[in-house]
Amino acid sequence: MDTLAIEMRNVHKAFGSRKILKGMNIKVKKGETMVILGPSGTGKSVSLKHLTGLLDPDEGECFIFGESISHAEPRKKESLRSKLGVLFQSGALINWLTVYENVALPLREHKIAEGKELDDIVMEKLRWLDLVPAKDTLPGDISGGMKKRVGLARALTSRPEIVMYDEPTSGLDPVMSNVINDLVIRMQKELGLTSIVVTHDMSSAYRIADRISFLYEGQVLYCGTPKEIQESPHPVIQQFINGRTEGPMILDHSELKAVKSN
Ligand SMILES: Nc1ncnc2c1ncn2[C@@H]1O[C@H](COP(=O)(O)OP(=O)(O)OP(=O)(O)O)[C@@H](O)[C@H]1O
Repeated sequence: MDTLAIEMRNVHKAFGSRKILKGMNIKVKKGETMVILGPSGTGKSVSLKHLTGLLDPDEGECFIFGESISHAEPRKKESLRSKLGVLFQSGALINWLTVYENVALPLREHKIAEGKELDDIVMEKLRWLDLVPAKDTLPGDISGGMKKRVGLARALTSRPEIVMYDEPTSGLDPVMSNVINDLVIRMQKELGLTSIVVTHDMSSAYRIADRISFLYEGQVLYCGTPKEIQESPHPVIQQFINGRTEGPMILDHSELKAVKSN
């Protein structure tokens, strides 16, 4: 049987009276790239926060390599988180630190390495992501694509077994998006990493995913290979992947408000 790297089992979550996750089930095999796709406000980022233990479910559980991170005590959460690298949408870089220092930050913060060992790890990641020439630059002086690569270098410093990406190609042009997509593929092939990627970007999803979980209204509506998703006759999936404005899909209220106020 395949080893499961990540599992969300019947996860429910409400904020006040608003139910966001309504029985989320996802299984990601070790070494697999799973893309979570779905309309705005459907709970994709909230799902990632459950998987990193930042949020605990009202019901159900999330597992990292078979161990529950939900409601775990802080030390247990910390130890499970050490298996995870997270790439936030913004890159979450610190503006007054150089690229080198941003990448070194987790190693310094968690006292994982110092001196030459720290330098070796940071330089290895910078080389891997083609960032050596930018190592002394501040984040404000580099492009969006480079910022994402710095975020990725930083996520890799702790040698995670799983990498979670929140919208890794948002705000990038198609060429830069493919640089990031190809890095995700390279990390899977060369480092054997398991990836979970939240995205709206259909071409990215098709390029990198082994399987796609289509999230809708707090549940996985369909899970399958890119080809299976494209061939799914489900009207909501067809509307989404073809970007049609007309159809059965319920839009996020905040999107509706934005349309009405325009
Ligand atoms: N801490 C919170 N408190 C209250 N509501 C929240 C909280 N976090 C998320 N939500 C709400 O949960 C819903 C789902 O949010 P989430 O960020 O997961 O959506 P998403 O699917 O990632 O959307 P998008 O694609 O637009 O990023 C949203 O309506 C959001 O406002």
